[in-house]
Amino acid sequence: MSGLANRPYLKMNGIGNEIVVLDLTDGSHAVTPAEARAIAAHEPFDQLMVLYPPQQAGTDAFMRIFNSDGSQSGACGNGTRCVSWYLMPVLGKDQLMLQTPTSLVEARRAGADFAADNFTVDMGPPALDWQAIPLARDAGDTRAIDYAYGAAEAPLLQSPSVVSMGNPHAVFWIDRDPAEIDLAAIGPAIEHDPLFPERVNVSIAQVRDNSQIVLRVWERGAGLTRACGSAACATGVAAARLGLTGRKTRISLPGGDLRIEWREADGHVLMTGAAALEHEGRFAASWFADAA
Ligand SMILES: N[C@H](CCC[C@H](N)C(=O)O)C(=O)O
Repeated sequence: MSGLANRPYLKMNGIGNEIVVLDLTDGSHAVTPAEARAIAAHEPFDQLMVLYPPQQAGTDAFMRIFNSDGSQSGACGNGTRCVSWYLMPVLGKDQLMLQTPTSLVEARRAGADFAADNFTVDMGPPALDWQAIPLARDAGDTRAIDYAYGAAEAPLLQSPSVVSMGNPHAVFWIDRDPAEIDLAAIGPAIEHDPLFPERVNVSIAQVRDNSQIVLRVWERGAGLTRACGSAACATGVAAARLGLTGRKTRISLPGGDLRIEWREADGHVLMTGAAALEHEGRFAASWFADAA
């Protein structure tokens, strides 16, 4: 029987990004990719956020982020706000330091300008070199790489900005509503293009003015989602690098808005938005019958 049988979990969302939070800080079990997929089959999520005991002094937990296909990500902005909603009251803190396999993220309750269910996550500095994204080859300036999707003479999408926020992002700029692009149809091909050896999260962005961007995201390992926090961070950074916006932006996703600041002082990216509990549940032993 799986060590997950009968465990309690929280089903949450971060502006519509579907998140399951699982507290294993007692160190009693390590989730396998097969178990993550088994959970997704019964309690659908975009990301499963698993909390383990801290591995490094000064951190509150070690966090693994599973996509619904069982693959892992080094970052998940919306899920980190959901984890903050849960873990801050448990630890009696208003600030957390969380460690993922690729980065340290600091989270705190958002300032007085925001509603009580809002959290700010310091996602750290972006990585902008092609090797760090990673790309398979040098494809030119990472603000607008040499890549196109669609017919060679009239590509549907081209010259994306690429950014790593601890996970890889490609942001395509268009001058019409991103809802007009059939992202569900084209997302898989770009996600799996050999230019992106670790696959890629695919964003379509429209700049509305110098502080607002409309965004839709096809997520690596999870597909079309209502929001993606790290994609919003990547988009805010890329827009500022291109001079399309300032360093503070409001990113409007189908599930709601995120505030992004690419801080001048230290180059860190701060993301602020809501986190909401949908329901609590317990895993049934039967879910894991086929998960080795
Ligand atoms: N939804 C997440 C991102 C998940 C990233 C994942 N799809 C990957 O990079 O594999 C967010 O709010 O940042």
